[in-house]
Amino acid sequence: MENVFDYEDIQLIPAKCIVKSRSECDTSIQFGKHRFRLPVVPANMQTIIDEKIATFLAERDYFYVMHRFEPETRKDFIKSMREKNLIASISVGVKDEEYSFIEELADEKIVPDYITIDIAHGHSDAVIEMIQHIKKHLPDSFVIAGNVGTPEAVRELENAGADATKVGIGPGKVCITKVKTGFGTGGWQLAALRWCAKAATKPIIADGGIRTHGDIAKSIRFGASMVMIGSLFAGHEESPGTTVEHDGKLYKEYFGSASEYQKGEKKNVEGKKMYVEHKGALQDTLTEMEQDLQSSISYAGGKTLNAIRTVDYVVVKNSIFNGD
Ligand SMILES: NC(=O)C1=CN([C@@H]2O[C@H](COP(=O)(O)OP(=O)(O)OC[C@H]3O[C@@H](n4cnc5c(N)ncnc54)[C@H](OP(=O)(O)O)[C@@H]3O)[C@@H](O)[C@H]2O)C=CC1
Ligand SMILES: Nc1nc2c(ncn2[C@@H]2O[C@H](COP(=O)(O)O)[C@@H](O)[C@H]2O)c(=O)[nH]1
Repeated sequence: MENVFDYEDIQLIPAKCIVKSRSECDTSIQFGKHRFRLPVVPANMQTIIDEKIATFLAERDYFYVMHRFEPETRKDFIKSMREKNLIASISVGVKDEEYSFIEELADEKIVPDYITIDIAHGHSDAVIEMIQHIKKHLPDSFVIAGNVGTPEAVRELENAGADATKVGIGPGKVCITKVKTGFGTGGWQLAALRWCAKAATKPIIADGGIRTHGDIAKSIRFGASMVMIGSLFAGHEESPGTTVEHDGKLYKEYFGSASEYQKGEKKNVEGKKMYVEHKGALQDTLTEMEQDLQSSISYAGGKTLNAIRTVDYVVVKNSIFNGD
């Protein structure tokens, strides 16, 4: 594979500014049937999102994906979002009971707007069959399938009916897939994104490895429509998970969905737990992300996210050990 690089190896090159103020730059994105304020979605992990945060985000036109780790609550969750006239966006796995869950939703005419198939190794028959099952029973739901790390996987999931694919195997902050298995896109996630984007005919979500707001613009440049982020959203006042105090400082837990803390057992563990500094209010981070992205658009010489997609860039080999 030619030209392998990651976020910290790339600098985008500025183009002539066409706005008088960064506030003229529009960070919104059409994704499926809806338009969202930012091309950013908090990770569907139990220490990142819960029903309260999902409602907060949906009410303010941010995209969200609810996690799948309290499966019995999902039906009521969709109903309650519907009652509030908010988008319903859930996650599913691929085990047998998930097939009946999809059928139940269809029978009761409870139709989520977005369904994310959330599996570590998404290039599999299990995911292809689940895409086909959802499309058969809930054809109006927008299906996001993942996670994958190759163009071949993107093509196969798209051909199976996925409306978007999610790229990123192992670049996450609490991920240990790279060290436990030797596989993944950890350390070259941005190059993997570019590789996958060349094959994609539908939107791609870049998932994992985002360490700065500038990495969002870089993901857009290399083909992402949406960027999924865990660690930068961890540790807020609203974040689920316990808060601890250490040396007078407050921290919040952030653990992997394949960690023993999530699974409740040490079987096929590919995630770990860490503590992140308490960050304050979620809205402040979202606002800062929007302002930084407006600035990125202005450096790209445009007024919308599309301007970023065609900017020039340089590779400045500077890799730090991402993830793990
Ligand atoms: N983005 C990433 O890099 C990664 C993300 N995760 C996250 O961890 C959570 C748990 O993921 P996952 O274990 O897939 O979900 P599940 O525990 O729901 O398992 C999914 C199914 O796929 C089977 N399977 C076969 N091969 C694999 C494989 N290599 N990895 C995982 N499952 C496999 C599993 O069987 P069996 O368990 O018997 O093998 C199981 O039946 C998800 O939220 C996922 O997003 C986990 C690792 C990497
Ligand atoms: N290999 C693992 N990856 C995981 C696990 N739990 C979540 N994830 C992935 O990480 C991203 C978030 O990455 P970040 O760099 O923004 O923190 C998340 O969306 C998942 O794809 C895990 O246990 N193991």
